[in-house]
Amino acid sequence: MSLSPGDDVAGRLVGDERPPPDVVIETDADRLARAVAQALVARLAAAQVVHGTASVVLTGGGIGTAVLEHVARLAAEPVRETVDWAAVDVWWGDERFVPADDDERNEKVARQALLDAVGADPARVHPMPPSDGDFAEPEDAAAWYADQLATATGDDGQVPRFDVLLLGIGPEGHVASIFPDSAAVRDERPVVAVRDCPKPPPTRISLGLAAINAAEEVWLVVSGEGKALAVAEALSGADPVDLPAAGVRGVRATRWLLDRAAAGGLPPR
Ligand SMILES: O=C(O)[C@H](O)[C@@H](O)[C@H](O)[C@H](O)COP(=O)(O)O
Repeated sequence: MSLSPGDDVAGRLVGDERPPPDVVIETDADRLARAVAQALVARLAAAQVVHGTASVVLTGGGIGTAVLEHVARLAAEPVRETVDWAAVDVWWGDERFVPADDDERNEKVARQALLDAVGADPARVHPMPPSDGDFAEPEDAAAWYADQLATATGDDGQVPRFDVLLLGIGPEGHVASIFPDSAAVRDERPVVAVRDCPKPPPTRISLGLAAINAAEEVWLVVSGEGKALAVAEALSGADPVDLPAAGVRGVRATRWLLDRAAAGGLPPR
């Protein structure tokens, strides 16, 4: 049997022929968030049919939170494609290293927007540590989270199956807490500590690009004209060191999910 790049052998793609990014454009931010929520529910439900469980990696930020709020609304509609949220593993792409009850915590925002409403299994919700928890230093917290990921993998991998990994991007092209020309963008470890982050709060924990790119599907959800240049540069082959969003590529899919304003720098379709 001859194999060619992109063939699926025992669940792993031969070579590193990953599908190119695809782009979906919605008219405005609210339609985008709703469309992403509907797609996310469908994708997680499908993963549960195949695997019995599903896994999602959440992001912080405005549009990422708006997606979660729409997912919660969908979950409240009785006749919908349902996700068994007690069988969904929830991870984070990044987190602010602040006290657990700080409003800046992505975990706190996600619990308020979605997780508390859908009955997620606490044993399957995996927050990154806060600054007032077991670890005084973000480097120790990052190492612990990497161990959590490795333990959940069940084989010799570094991260478990991520069915969908959600990302926002910044105007300069950051994803998670990985900023241009930073130590994090060059760090090959699965989880890194970030100090002096240009986006406050300054101290964070983040998946590294290697862990992000281990996801089955990576969805970059982007709204607003302030991101249009970063989107255009990322999709036209920028150097990931200069623009980390350009270095994002899921194993089976990379989806750029944009509103018209964020797509404003792309060539006409
Ligand atoms: O913790 C964070 O701040 C986020 O993970 C960050 O990566 C965010 O997704 C982008 O900065 C986009 O944020 P907005 O959608 O609010 O612009």
